[in-house]
Amino acid sequence: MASNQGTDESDNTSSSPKNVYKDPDDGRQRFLLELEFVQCLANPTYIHYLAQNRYFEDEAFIGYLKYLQYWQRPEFPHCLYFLELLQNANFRNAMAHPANKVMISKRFPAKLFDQQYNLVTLLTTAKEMELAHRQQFYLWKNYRNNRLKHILPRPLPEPSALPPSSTTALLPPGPSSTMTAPSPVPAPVPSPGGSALSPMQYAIPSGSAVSKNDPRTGVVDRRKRKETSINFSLPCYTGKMGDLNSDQLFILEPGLLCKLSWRCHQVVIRNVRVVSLNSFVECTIPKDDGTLVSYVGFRVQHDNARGPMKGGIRYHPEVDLDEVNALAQLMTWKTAVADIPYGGAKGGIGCKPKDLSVSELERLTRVFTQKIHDLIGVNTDVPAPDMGTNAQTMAWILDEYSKFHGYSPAIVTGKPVDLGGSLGREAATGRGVVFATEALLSEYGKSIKDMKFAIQGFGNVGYWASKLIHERGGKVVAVSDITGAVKNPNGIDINALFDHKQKTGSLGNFSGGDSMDPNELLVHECDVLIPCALGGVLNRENADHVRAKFIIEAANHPVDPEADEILSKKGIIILPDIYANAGGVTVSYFEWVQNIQGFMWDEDKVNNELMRYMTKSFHNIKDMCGTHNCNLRMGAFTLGVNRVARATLLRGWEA
Ligand SMILES: NC(=O)C1=CN([C@@H]2O[C@H](COP(=O)(O)OP(=O)(O)OC[C@H]3O[C@@H](n4cnc5c(N)ncnc54)[C@H](OP(=O)(O)O)[C@@H]3O)[C@@H](O)[C@H]2O)C=CC1
Ligand SMILES: O=C(O)CCC(=O)C(=O)O
Repeated sequence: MASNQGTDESDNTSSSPKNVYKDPDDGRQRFLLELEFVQCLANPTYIHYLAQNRYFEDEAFIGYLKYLQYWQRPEFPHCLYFLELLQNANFRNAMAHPANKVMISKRFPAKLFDQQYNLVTLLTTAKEMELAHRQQFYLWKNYRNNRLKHILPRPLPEPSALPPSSTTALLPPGPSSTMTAPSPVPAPVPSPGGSALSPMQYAIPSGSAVSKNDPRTGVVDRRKRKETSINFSLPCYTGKMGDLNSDQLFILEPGLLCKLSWRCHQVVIRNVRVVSLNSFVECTIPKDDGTLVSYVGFRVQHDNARGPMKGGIRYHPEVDLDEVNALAQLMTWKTAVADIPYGGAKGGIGCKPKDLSVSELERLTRVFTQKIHDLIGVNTDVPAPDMGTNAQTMAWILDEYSKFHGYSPAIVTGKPVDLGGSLGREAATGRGVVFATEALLSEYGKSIKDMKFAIQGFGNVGYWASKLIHERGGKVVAVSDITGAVKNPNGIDINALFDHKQKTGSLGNFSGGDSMDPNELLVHECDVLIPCALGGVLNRENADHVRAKFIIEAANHPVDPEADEILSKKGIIILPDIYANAGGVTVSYFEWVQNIQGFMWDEDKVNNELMRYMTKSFHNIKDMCGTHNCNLRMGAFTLGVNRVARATLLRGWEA
């Protein structure tokens, strides 16, 4: 570590005088690193991360924390309360308890921890919570920018940029640079106890118990990999649905950022106007039997450069902040690809809707709406349905929101037609999938009626996609949902299957086909595979066995990057989610427009406009692919990212 500073890596113990860091610019770099790290310590989630990754078991690190206390004189804002608490072993132990993650985030600021660190009994004022959330948000944003900095295309110099510091790797991931130092740079104050370590001495001692599999080393390795191979990143799933997070990255090569100046490129990479990440709320409701139960709900607002933020609300047990954040980002690119005047957002509640009664679902939705009603708005953030939610859910949100703000039909889309919903919205995502499929197949001189389809998921998207394909003469040879799967090589009668599911609640024992293992559906013999359920269903475990020639990503993130590579090598054409399932949000836009106009379109108009938008987007993506000689996913991302970048630049990005 710090080898370019003359330190000897083989003798890199925390107390060795050889490790004393010699700063080439009179402490400026050191000051910046310390400043950023200290600021990161204001983020409870980051502290929890440190605890979970066993930094607090490392004496050298504790010494480093002690040393950093010089930042507390003279007294700094509340962000340093944690630093004070971190001097206490009880607090560090409390942080290492996984259950405290959510709690500490919500009970922040830390000064309210009592002597026993009894987290449950803490109370915070609304003002403090607000301050804390803002602080967390800015730090998160900075942290995120820094992470992205590590994957920037290099070299793309800004005149004022600092040279990359090799010492950054000494610190845990997160606090690296982009903040500017005040001038003149104050010299670090010696450690209070005299025995604490200088920051540049902090390192994992050679021969320490940290194993190769330790997350600390893992993080460093991952970063290295990013530095060498990634230029711009986008989220995607790996593995099961819950794995979706913003660390799972698709790659967009810089050459695909067409006609972007360096400045514009920066704007995009700094990823843009993350509006609000901290919106997770606890929703406590009485169950029908009178017991109280709490759920965590989220609303992440990602970007509003192109207009109000837009995105669905998902009810699913695996919903968490990371997943919602990644889905919100996807919405930003999706609305841009569709060329509708929106940004991106997403929400969700970690719950199992099938285990809740209708009245429990209503109570939960109303409590969630009460908690986020100030965050959403007709011109700021407009929710819609996603997995596990439907028009009824939107009706409850509309009703609850209207109690606070007056009757506001445009606050949600995908609502019942009787409450101002658009004709055609319920079928829109599935219909859009079909229009997208038609556009793709026609490029290959084929049409739906020539093709055999396997469809995973028989909910809103899966049902409408399979029904419309069936109506167009396509053979739906396999369908699955959570209850099972059915196959018929001659084509399944989708209307009959729907009636059967309505009556029995499952796909099992359907007389119009044979039951099959639902896992087999993804590798079933067919021409076109349409995943319409979970993310991450196509991964390195099964990608090689896929037999379809085309995959239409009706679900969000059904294909993870490893699978993407394997499938592409097999010559399978993938139509990416940010285009393929954009029909839903496109008709949501029509619904919002109708609400604002106070005028209702007929269904033909909705469907014709949807077809026009989907066809136009397809040609825009194809043009992008032609210009940049890339596949459809990269073409779609390039299109979306460039549109967001242009809007961001035009609006003027905060400096
Ligand atoms: N609704 C919309 O407008 C949009 C949705 N999407 C995306 O489309 C996907 C589906 O959403 P939507 O149709 O609204 O959700 P729904 O909740 O209406 O339907 C989900 C379907 O997936 C099935 N399912 C769940 N788990 C599995 C599993 N392990 N194997 C097979 N099937 C499973 C469910 O089965 P069961 O019926 O038995 O519960 C259900 O049929 C999601 O990825 C969503 O983000 C994207 C754009 C818009
Ligand atoms: O209709 C909308 O506004 C959002 C739909 C959505 O969540 C999605 O496209 O993933």
